[in-house]
Amino acid sequence: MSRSIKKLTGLVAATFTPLTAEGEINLSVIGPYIDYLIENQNVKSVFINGTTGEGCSLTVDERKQLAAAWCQHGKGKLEQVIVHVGCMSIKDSQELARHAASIGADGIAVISPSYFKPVNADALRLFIKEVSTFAPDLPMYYYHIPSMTGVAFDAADVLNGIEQVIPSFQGVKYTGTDLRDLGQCVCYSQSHNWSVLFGVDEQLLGALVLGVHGAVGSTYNYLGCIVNKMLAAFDNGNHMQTRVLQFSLFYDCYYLCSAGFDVSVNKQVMSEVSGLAMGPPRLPLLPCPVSKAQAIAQKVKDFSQGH
Ligand SMILES: CC(=O)N[C@H](C=O)[C@@H](O)[C@H](O)[C@H](O)CO
Ligand SMILES: CC(=O)C(=O)O
Repeated sequence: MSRSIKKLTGLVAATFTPLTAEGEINLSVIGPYIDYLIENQNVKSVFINGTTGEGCSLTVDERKQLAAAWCQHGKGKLEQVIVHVGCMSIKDSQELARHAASIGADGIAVISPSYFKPVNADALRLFIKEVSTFAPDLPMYYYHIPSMTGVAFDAADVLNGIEQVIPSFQGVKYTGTDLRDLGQCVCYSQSHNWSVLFGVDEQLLGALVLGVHGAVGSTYNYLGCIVNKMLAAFDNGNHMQTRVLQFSLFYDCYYLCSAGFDVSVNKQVMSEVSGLAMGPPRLPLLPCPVSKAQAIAQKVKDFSQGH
C-alpha cells in the first residue's frame, strides 16, 4: 500500500441500519446518528453494514447508498468509516469493495461466506484476497464471527502468512470467545502493526488484558461513553475500577441477553435510548415489542447515569 495507514483503535460502533416504517433504508437518519455518536457517546469510528446493520439482509445497491451516506456525512467528523462488504457471492463483495474505495471509506471488512463455506483457512484467505484486489489501497480486515457464519477454524490460522498474499491486510475484528486464538492473533499482529478489534462487548476486559487495540460492537452505540471510561481506567492501570465497570456492563448485558437480546431488540433499544428513529428490523427478524425495548432502555439510561 502506498499511503500511510491510520491504525484503527479505540471504540468503534457497529451501526444499525435505519429503516422507514415501510422497511426502506432511511438515509435521513445518518447525519443525526453521527452527531449522536460523537456528542453523546464520544465514539468516533463506525463499522457499517455488519451484523448489527443487517448487512446480509440488504441489497448491494442499498449497501452502496448507506456506505456513501456514512462517508459523506462522516467527512471531517468521524475518524474512520469501515465498510463491511461480506456477501454470499464474491462478485457482490468485490463490487462493494470497489465502491467503498471510490467513496473514500477508511477500510473494508469481510466475513466468511456461510452457505458454501470455505473448507479451510487457505480457502478463506484466498477469498479475502480476491475481494481485497478490488480495493487494493484500502485496509482490509477479516471479520471473524463463527457464531453467525458457522466457520469456526482459528482466526490465527487465517492470519498466518496473509501478509504475503494481501498487502493491504490490516487486522481482524474478533467476535468470538476463544481467548487462546484471540491471543495468538494479537501476538501475530504485533510484528505487522495490525489492529485486533474485539467484538464480544460483555467480555471486553479479558480481551484488553490480552492486548487488543480496540473494540467493535453494537452496545457502543449507546454505552460508548461508559466503555470509554472503562478503557481510560484500564490505560491508567486502575484495575479495580475497570473491573467494576466491566462487571456492571456484564450484568447489564446479561440482563439484556436474558430478556432475549438480538439485533431487533438491540435496534429498538437504540431508538429508545438515543431518540433517533432506527425503525423496524428487516425480515426474517421480527420487530421487538416497544414495551420490552423501553424496559431495557430504562435500564441502560439508569446505568449510564449511575456511572
Ligand atoms: C453476535 C454479534 O452481533 N456480536 C456483536 C459484535 O460483533 C456484539 O457487539 C454483540 O451485539 C454484543 O456483544 C451484545 O451481545
Ligand atoms: C456487531 C458488529 O460488530 C457488527 O455489526 O458487525
